Amino acid sequence: MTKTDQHLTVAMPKGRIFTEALHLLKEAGFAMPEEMAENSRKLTVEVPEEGFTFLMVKPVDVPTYVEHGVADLGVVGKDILMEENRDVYELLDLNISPCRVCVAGMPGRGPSLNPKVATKYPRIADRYFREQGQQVEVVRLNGSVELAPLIGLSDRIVDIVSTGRTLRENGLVEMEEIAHVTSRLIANRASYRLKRTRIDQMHQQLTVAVHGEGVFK
Ligand SMILES: Nc1ncnc2c1ncn2[C@@H]1O[C@H](COP(=O)(O)OP(=O)(O)OP(=O)(O)O)[C@@H](O)[C@H]1O
Ligand SMILES: O=P(O)(O)OC[C@H]1O[C@H](OP(=O)(O)OP(=O)(O)O)[C@H](O)[C@@H]1O
Repeated sequence: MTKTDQHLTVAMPKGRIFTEALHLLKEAGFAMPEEMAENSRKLTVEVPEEGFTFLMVKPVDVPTYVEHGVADLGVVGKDILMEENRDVYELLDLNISPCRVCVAGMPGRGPSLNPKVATKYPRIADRYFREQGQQVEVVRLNGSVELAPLIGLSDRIVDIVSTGRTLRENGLVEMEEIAHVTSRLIANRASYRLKRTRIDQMHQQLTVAVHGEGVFK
């Protein structure tokens, strides 16, 4: 396939979703090139025979590329969609990289006078505690969030829990689940109108890969 008006640019998240997303694309019947590997340093990969360009980006930036239209499609965790609140279409739950956004803290510790919550997800945390009618100060961190309650930076955290190992190894417990998270296929709004046929076709192939052959029968 040459670069036509139905060529698709896809923002792929580097990091832990990447391998599962790549596997799913292969399952959906797309021939992915060797150079598209987790340890590659290449940031764009052309797959002309399939009519794709892939962009390798930070997971948190996927909705930005898609909203601005430099990518037609993207693969991203629901946690990031909830946090970033971008103007994009969410087309499909890919059912990969499952985890949950939770409130966690030290066991048996009561509420303090001015409770602080440390998180990589300040908007999710802010919204959640407002809905619960609780006033908290949100402290934004970029990683190692579980450290915060151990050293008195915060009372609680809002963070991703998957196996629970990070909480366990740091003596923390899960207190509330805010959201169940999986990765999603998202689309730019204009691309979805202009490249509808191609996007619908890809959507259908991925749906079969996610849910099995019988889905359209
Ligand atoms: N422990 C986990 N297990 C499963 N999925 C996870 C886990 N942590 C995060 N995720 C999912 O994978 C997505 C990408 O996480 P990843 O750690 O690869 O990127 P990141 O948080 O931007 O990390 P970094 O800043 O190290 O690049 C998250 O948005 C979430 O949907
Ligand atoms: O329940 P678990 O299986 O232990 O997974 C949860 C951990 O994984 C993520 O951290 P990540 O590895 O991305 O590190 P960072 O956020 O500290 O950079 C998340 O922020 C938790 O810390």
